[in-house]
Amino acid sequence: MTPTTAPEGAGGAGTGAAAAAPVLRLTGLAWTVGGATILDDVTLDVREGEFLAFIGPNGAGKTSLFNQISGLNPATAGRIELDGTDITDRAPHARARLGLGRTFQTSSLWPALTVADHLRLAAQAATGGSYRIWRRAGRHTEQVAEALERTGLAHRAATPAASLSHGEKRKLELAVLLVGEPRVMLLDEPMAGVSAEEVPALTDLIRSLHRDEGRTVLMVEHHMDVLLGLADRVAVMHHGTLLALDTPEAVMADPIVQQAYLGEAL
Ligand SMILES: Nc1ncnc2c1ncn2[C@@H]1O[C@H](COP(=O)(O)OP(=O)(O)OP(=O)(O)O)[C@@H](O)[C@H]1O
Repeated sequence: MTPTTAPEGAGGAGTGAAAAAPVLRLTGLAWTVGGATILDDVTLDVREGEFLAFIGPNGAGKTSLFNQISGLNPATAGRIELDGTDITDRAPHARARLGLGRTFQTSSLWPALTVADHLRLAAQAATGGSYRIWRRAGRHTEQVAEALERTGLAHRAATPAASLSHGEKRKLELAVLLVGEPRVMLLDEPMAGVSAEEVPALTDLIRSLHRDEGRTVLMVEHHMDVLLGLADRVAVMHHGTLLALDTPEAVMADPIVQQAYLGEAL
């Protein structure tokens, strides 16, 4: 398998975007910390409108890669380009302004604040203000209403985050992200902690952000059954390297990938 080669027959928005220049390009990306190599020579192109999933055993480097792309950790070597612009040394907020948005594996919500409060503050931050300028946050009613509508959370607008179900919390994190209208969304295990009953609705929401709104999505997800029918391509991380990059079906059939997962269900 050749990591940067477009697969034949990749579905969804990725097919139409096959000839387009990459929206995100990683070249020789590496991260070494305390003498340990966490990421090693990761090279990868992401096409505009593509849905690219990341899988890999625990500790493979998936979150570390997202931290590099979003700027939380500096790269030890290599280059990150967004729309052809070198963003390797840009701060996280500068990358966010350029259209890179991310969610985290663990919840990033304030328990006592309501759903609508979160969205008002996100709207305030997205327009260049600070989370501290609380009084001005009342101005963003339209953005808040739109984010509530898109994520199906309108009926929960006045509910404190602490009272939401896990699935609703994940939806709120997506709503917060959407307020900033990111072109490229990095979703780190959005299904983590979500009950089996809530997974289909959350999957549908993520699918619509990709297919209906045309957003480029990079998503870490352990379960292949969630990714089938969602991802155009799957990147397999192993020991900080990119082991394979292909359609979900081809990745599942790849003996090298199966070997990496020996003992674990793909
Ligand atoms: N700040 C850090 N300092 C030192 N080691 C780190 C740091 N952050 C991550 N690591 C190590 O890097 C490796 C990769 O971790 P990472 O969280 O990126 O893996 P992952 O593929 O996302 O795992 P999981 O599926 O369990 O979330 C792990 O061995 C982890 O302990």
